[in-house]
Amino acid sequence: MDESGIKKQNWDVKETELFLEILKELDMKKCLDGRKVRNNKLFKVAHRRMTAAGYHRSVDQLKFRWKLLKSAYYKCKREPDSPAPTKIQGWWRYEKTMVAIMESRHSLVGAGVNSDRNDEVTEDSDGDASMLHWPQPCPDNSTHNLDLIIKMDPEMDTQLKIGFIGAGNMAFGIAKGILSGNVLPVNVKVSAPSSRNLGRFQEMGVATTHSNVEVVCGSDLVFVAVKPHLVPVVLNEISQHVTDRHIIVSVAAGVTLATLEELLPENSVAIRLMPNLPCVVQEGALLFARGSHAKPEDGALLRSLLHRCGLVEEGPEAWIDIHTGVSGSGVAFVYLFAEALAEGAVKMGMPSALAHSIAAQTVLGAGRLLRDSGKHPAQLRSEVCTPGGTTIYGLHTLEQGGVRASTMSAVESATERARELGRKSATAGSRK
Ligand SMILES: NC(=O)C1=CN([C@@H]2O[C@H](COP(=O)(O)OP(=O)(O)OC[C@H]3O[C@@H](n4cnc5c(N)ncnc54)[C@H](O)[C@@H]3O)[C@@H](O)[C@H]2O)C=CC1
Ligand SMILES: O=C(O)[C@@H]1CCC=N1
Repeated sequence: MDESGIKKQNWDVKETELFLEILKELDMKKCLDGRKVRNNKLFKVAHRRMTAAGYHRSVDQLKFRWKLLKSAYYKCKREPDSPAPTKIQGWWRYEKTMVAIMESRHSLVGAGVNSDRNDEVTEDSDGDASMLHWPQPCPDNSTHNLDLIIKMDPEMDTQLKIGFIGAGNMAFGIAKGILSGNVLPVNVKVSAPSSRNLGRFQEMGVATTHSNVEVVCGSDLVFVAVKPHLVPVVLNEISQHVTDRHIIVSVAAGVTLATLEELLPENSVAIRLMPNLPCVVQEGALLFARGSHAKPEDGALLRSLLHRCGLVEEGPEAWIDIHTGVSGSGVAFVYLFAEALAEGAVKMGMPSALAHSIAAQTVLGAGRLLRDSGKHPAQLRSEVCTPGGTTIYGLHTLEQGGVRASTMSAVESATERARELGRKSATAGSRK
């Protein structure tokens, strides 16, 4: 629809009242956060509810109507004694609901927040309905509300386009986790230079390409899932196509937010995520840190997207390398232990296949009980140990072998290595 079509609308009272009721119910004012994609989602929900009620307004028409209503609200607030705004006929009918919508947000972000006035449109404003912009950060509970809206309305999630640069094990793990949620394969695209790893993505219905730029141009959120030394190469390649629409999420071990931000255009939204391989079975442990231009809402969006991958936490960047040691790499330490358990059983005469399946189940069961009981591992360990029984004999042997010290050292070495990789990629990035 052209702009004049958006502006020249005749809304009747019932239609406007319904529109406002929908916005109120969606907590619209609290959820608008300046990111076009998210704002669009909310207006699309409103659009579909209006359509279901028999009112056929485009998303842009709804945005423009909202803009006029908002403008009228501000005018009334600024000049309470002046005649009602003429642009909205019968304004007095809507004023109460508008106040309820607008002021629910003020009570959350505190008094004195009036930068919304920047949004005010005058009657002869240019009517750019896509310029809705809320400079205040969204309070956390509003993002939960938005997540709820998205979850309750699966079609909404299909709006977010997700890209993967790199088609290896970690990209596959995250993609599998994401696709087990609301995200549809049609909204995901993966790139890698060779076709070697692309087949398993195609089997999930995900589009593949050899062009990283194509992934960036078609995505809102892009996972950079190449080996750490390739991150500078890839970011240099895609940088000129990264815009304020994008959220760039790097999973590369060691590569710091400072390096990512240096290689991306100014003000880019970057997030550093450390996942681990069990995302494939939705039992991952993921920790992320936001870059200096990533808002809490960007973190909430990522968290919501990844929630099917496993435990998702946010923390300071300094913890990401530690998480790499304890969990990204830690998974391999647990596999080593599982393998050794099985080999011990084989040594004692059990068939290998049975030994390995029992070892896997033992690790799984121990892990689930540890997580679900919330007990300290030492407590659970003591519950297994009968005085003078078998377990304490086995534990004594493990302690003699220094299992505890070497596991701690393994986490330390992996963490240090992540830090070293970070320094290397920073140097590589600054040479570009
Ligand atoms: N494997 C794991 O358990 C974990 C890996 N990570 C991180 O994930 C990243 C990827 O690791 P993996 O998936 O294990 O590696 P991988 O070797 O399995 O996959 C790397 C992928 O990158 C692709 N690639 C290479 N050059 C490229 C380019 N120029 N453009 C686009 N794609 C390119 C390869 O074709 C391959 O598909 C690494 O940075 C690693 O630190 C993080 C946590 C755990
Ligand atoms: O070994 C690595 O470097 C990657 C990061 C964490 C797990 N795998």
